[in-house]
Amino acid sequence: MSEAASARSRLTADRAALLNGIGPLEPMLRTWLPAQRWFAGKGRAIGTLRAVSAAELLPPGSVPGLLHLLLDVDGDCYQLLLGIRPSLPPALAHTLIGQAEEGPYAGRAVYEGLGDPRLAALLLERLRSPGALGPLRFERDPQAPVPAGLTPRPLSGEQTNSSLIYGDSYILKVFRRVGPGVNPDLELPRALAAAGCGRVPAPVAWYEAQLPGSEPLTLGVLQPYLRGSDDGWQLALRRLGAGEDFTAEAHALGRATAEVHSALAAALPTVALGPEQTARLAAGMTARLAATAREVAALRPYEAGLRGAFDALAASRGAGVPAQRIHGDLHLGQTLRTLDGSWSLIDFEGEPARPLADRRRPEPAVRDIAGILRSFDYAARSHRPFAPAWADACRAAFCEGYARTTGRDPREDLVLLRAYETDKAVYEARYESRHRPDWLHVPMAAIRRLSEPQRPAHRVPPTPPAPGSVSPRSQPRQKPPRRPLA
Ligand SMILES: Nc1ncnc2c1ncn2[C@@H]1O[C@H](COP(=O)(O)OP(=O)(O)O)[C@@H](O)[C@H]1O
Ligand SMILES: O=P(O)(O)O[C@H]1O[C@H](CO)[C@@H](O[C@H]2O[C@H](CO)[C@@H](O)[C@H](O)[C@H]2O)[C@H](O)[C@H]1O
Repeated sequence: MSEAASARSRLTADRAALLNGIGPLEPMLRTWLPAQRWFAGKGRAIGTLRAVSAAELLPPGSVPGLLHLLLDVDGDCYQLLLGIRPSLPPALAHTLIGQAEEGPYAGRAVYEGLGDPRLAALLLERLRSPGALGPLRFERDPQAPVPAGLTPRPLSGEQTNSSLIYGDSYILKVFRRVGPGVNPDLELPRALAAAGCGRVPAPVAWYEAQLPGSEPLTLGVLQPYLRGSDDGWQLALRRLGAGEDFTAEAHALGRATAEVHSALAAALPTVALGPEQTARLAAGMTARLAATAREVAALRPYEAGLRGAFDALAASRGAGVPAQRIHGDLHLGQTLRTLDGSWSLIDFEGEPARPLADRRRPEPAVRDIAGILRSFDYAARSHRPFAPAWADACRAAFCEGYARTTGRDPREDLVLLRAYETDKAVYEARYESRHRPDWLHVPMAAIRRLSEPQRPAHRVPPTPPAPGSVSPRSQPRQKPPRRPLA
């Protein structure tokens, strides 16, 4: 046997031993997982749980140890980074998952490794020196070297994934629910950076798992941390609270969003959706509405009215609706206003619950626009008293900003916009009923409004593009708007 072949078979044997060895950790993981914000299978007992990949990131016996796991939990694959120590210092007590009683880690404390600064620092070191480690591959942009020794801290707050900030200079997002294929949160920012679009922090390093017979799974992305930036959602709420206008920011955000869309359309494949595809899009929205109405009782009285928006889309027979790669889950919380006052967009993962293949499919850019317009409504409804005029002004300013860059006001694509706003409100009703029932009234208010028969509209004045603006590729004009923006 050649040296390489014997090293390979040793590695396979080690991996098999590791996979068997994690069996004794199963009971503690079954208890710990459902309590995590990022765990999608909340509310039901875990059935199958098995490790599909295990790798020790430090030599066996190191203190602390770091065990990288990919777990299949009822068909979903999760990434875990487990710290292993003989005992936990008080500062790490809150990270404890359990005490192993048997197997290779018997007698040791097993804990959330990302909460341990020593292990978080080690992860950065791995990203700084690219290469393979068992099933894991670490890569980086050679043009953007990352300095050594940056102090890590976990990002506080409940997120879909887990993020670490290093020296206030970089942020590492560790994806929790992972799947085969490149994650759009790596793919799109890299494509935008290569296209010279500065509206998105460019990935400087990333890591993935290469499992037998599968496309690589993106596991984590390191990108510059925009220190001192304001999250668009918090900023909007502060302005509202102080009774201040937000239209200048909304306008600038419209321009930034349009720039990102134009760059994505130029860098990645685009398609024109014909009547059949548009009807399929509408059918998907109708199906999502039906499924949500089964789950969320409050939605049921409005189901028939809401369906009108999707029927109108199916009937619009748009001759080639442009579709392209988009953000996919755009809302104010995914925007950052940096210290110099400009807007950046983050978190291109798309709606986390959707299958990866769906999230990577081109869609009309209006979907993102509808997401932001819904967000202005959310902000206005979080304020007491409800501030509808504030939301209307922001929505109009955002669309005007968008049109200044692309030459086309999204409100002209009324049927499409209404369908996407309705779809988003339906998505939000399900999201809120599952995660934040106290917020359900916010999408429900929109649902009531969107389910009403539409009133006659006034026309949106055409917006001249700003000098030097980016023309949208292949944007066929739809029929002139006849109805109001919902
Ligand atoms: N490049 C960045 N610079 C500054 N803050 C960031 C950056 N990326 C993310 N954040 C902060 O981290 C939070 C979570 O990031 P996000 O990508 O939305 O993660 P998740 O997928 O877990 O929701 C954001 O709301 C933002 O406050
Ligand atoms: O940021 P995530 O990818 O985790 O997005 C999910 O959670 C969001 C809430 O944190 C949710 O957004 C909804 O609430 C926001 C206010 O908290 C509001 O600005 C958004 O418009 C509204 O959709 C998002 O839908 C969900 O996918």
